[in-house]
Amino acid sequence: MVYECRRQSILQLFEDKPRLNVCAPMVRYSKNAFREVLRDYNVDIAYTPMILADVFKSSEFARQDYTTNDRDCPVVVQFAAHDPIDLAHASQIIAPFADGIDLNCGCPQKWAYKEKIGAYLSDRPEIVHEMVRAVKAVVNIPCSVKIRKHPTNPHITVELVRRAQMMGVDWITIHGRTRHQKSTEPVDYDIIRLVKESVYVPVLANGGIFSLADANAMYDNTGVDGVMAARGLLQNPALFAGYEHTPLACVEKYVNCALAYGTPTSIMHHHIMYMMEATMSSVERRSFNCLTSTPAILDHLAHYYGVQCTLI
Ligand SMILES: Cc1cc2nc3c(=O)[nH]c(=O)nc-3n(C[C@H](O)[C@H](O)[C@H](O)COP(=O)(O)O)c2cc1C
Repeated sequence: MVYECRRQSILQLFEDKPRLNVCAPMVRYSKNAFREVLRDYNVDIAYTPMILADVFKSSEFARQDYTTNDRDCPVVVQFAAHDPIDLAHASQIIAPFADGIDLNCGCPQKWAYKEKIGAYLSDRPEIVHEMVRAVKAVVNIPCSVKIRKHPTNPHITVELVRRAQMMGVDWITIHGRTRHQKSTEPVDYDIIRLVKESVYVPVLANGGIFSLADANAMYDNTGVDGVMAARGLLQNPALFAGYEHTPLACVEKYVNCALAYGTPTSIMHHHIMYMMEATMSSVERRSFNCLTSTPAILDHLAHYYGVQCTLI
């Protein structure tokens, strides 16, 4: 962990800026190097990948996976937890190095449901209530929940957000798909609008934001306070700055940050493949996909695109 972080009030941001651009939590991907690039392209808040609170609180090794610095602001650390005591403990450890804490109530994976974390909580307002209470009792930084649409009953979603709000949650993110839906299915504007109309805290809408036009459609249909993108930003970290495809300067900055932060080659490789999907021909993509070493990747970028990166 890096121990200095310029703190920025997310609550102030919500007051000052009517439409916030947010990078979603993404396991493996929304790490420090990627978050740093997003800040150049109009992203207001960036989330870390989901961190398991029980592992984080008890393992120094697990804690080393989270790094931040004074350029990584504001950053929201997302925890997955089932036990309020684990969550409170992990929140206490992270609070000096984060600008907000989020509780994952949306992870749809089977293993997570079995562990009673993620989307399991989207069905259980009473547990979320206890989780938010536990965080608020021990830290004084903003706290949010990221939920999914309930599979069958919108009233459960409304109850969940209202109870979270009652316990002092500072904003809510709603992904407008159920845990059973594919990410290619359209998001449900109605449930997002219902959540927005049911609470007084700010609401972020998540799902299917790949362009500024998508963001505008979300605002027009739901009246939310900000939008959160995941795959859209992986493909084009400059989307909120109005770029249709990832500019090369953005790729160059990402690679230099990844090298500086010691990002594993495989993760850097994946990021570049996502970012350059629209730029590379299928033949080039096939040969790029086969590269396995950092020097080979850097050579490719320099040779085809003149991208200059420094391997320290
Ligand atoms: C690679 C990847 C990793 C993800 N990891 C997380 C995570 O750690 N926590 C979380 O709440 N959601 C996670 N999600 C879900 C996204 O945050 C988001 O809710 C979902 O992708 C819908 O947004 P989109 O349509 O903009 O992609 C992940 C999604 C992707 C594609």
